[in-house]
Amino acid sequence: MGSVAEQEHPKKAFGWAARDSSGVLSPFNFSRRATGEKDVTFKVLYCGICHTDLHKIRNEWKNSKYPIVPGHEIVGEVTEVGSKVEKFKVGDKVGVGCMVGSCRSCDNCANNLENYCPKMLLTYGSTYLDGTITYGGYSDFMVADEHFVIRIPDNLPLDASAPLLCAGITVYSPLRYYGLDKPGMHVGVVGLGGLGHVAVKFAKAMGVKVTVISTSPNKKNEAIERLGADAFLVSRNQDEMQAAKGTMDGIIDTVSAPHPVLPLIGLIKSNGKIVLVGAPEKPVELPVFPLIGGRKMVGGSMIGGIKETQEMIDFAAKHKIMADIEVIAVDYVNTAMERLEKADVRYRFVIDIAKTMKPSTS
Ligand SMILES: NC(=O)c1ccc[n+]([C@@H]2O[C@H](COP(=O)([O-])OP(=O)(O)OC[C@H]3O[C@@H](n4cnc5c(N)ncnc54)[C@H](O)[C@@H]3O)[C@@H](O)[C@H]2O)c1
Ligand SMILES: [Zn+2]
Ligand SMILES: [Zn+2]
Repeated sequence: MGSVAEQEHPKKAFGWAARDSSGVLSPFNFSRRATGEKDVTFKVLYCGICHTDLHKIRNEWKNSKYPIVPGHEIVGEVTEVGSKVEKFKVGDKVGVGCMVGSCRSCDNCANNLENYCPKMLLTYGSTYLDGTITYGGYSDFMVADEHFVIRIPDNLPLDASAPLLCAGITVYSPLRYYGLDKPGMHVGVVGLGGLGHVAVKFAKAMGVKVTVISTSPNKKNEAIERLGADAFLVSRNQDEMQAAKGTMDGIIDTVSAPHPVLPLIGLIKSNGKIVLVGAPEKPVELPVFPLIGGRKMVGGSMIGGIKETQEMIDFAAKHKIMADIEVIAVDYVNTAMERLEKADVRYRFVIDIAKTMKPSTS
């Protein structure tokens, strides 16, 4: 007898799952639904590894339900479409990011902000409309409602564009929404990881001056020469931080672990904005006086709606923005997670699913 996960749907699927908060991933047999009338089924070719996957498999946010098949930076090729699918056909290059469902009728959904729908369904670890648990892209194929499927433009390489589906939209959306996208503005990017390095590229493409703020002085040359940042601040260097005081219109903070926000407040001008997108497990300490003196704002942002995600990827195609990646085989994934924890990746791991994920015969 197979498990419930293997038997609840008609199509046999295979992936890698974490079974408990050790976060160790191992082969996992499960099943996926047949292609519904509005569904797109696609063979997964590549899947990025987001730091959220690491938070989730280790239950750092205390809300994980196991088994977890992570992965929400998924690209592949369409193999089947439902009878009422309008946007896609077999052979199309597509992607799925962090969401596979929402209510489609609330104010947020009506305003193309499915990401803020109270009934938003995550690509993995959510209870789908049919009552089964969603499984992510560390797996051989995906089935998703076409509304949540993104078209990948022809001129973007599939492996290096996969991370745009989460990392890309997570930084693109706040740059736009908070008005930090105007040519000539000065924006700081804190944390030069998966999100941070694409934030530099998007902001530069918008015509913004970008300063990277990092704890690692050894990333300076790469940030400037390879990623195109204009300046680099070592956050522990008081002289550098002092010299940059009050110079930035906004800051995108992508840091994944608890860290002080106070020094960042000093870097922004009056009316400046700090946008938190990194999601440490502990609350941040927010001193009030530095904020009120200068009418400064601290906000948040979570991925982006589907319309904006398509807009982001089309913008990326136009400006040739993609992630800097290290492509790995799926059986390297546990080592990759250990390296990601130590920020030892330039700048995103992407799993070559199609070439390296072999279904288990057991
Ligand atoms: N808001 C959203 O919608 C959204 C979407 C995706 C990811 N995230 C979150 O964003 C965070 C970053 O994700 P990522 O995939 O870019 O991770 P990453 O590991 O690739 O990058 C994180 C960066 O933070 C730096 N960092 C870690 N601890 C630090 C500390 N104490 N002080 C300063 N810098 C530190 C690391 O050196 C690294 O450069 C994660 O918490 C992730 O869950 C949020
Ligand atoms: Zn993510
Ligand atoms: Zn809704």
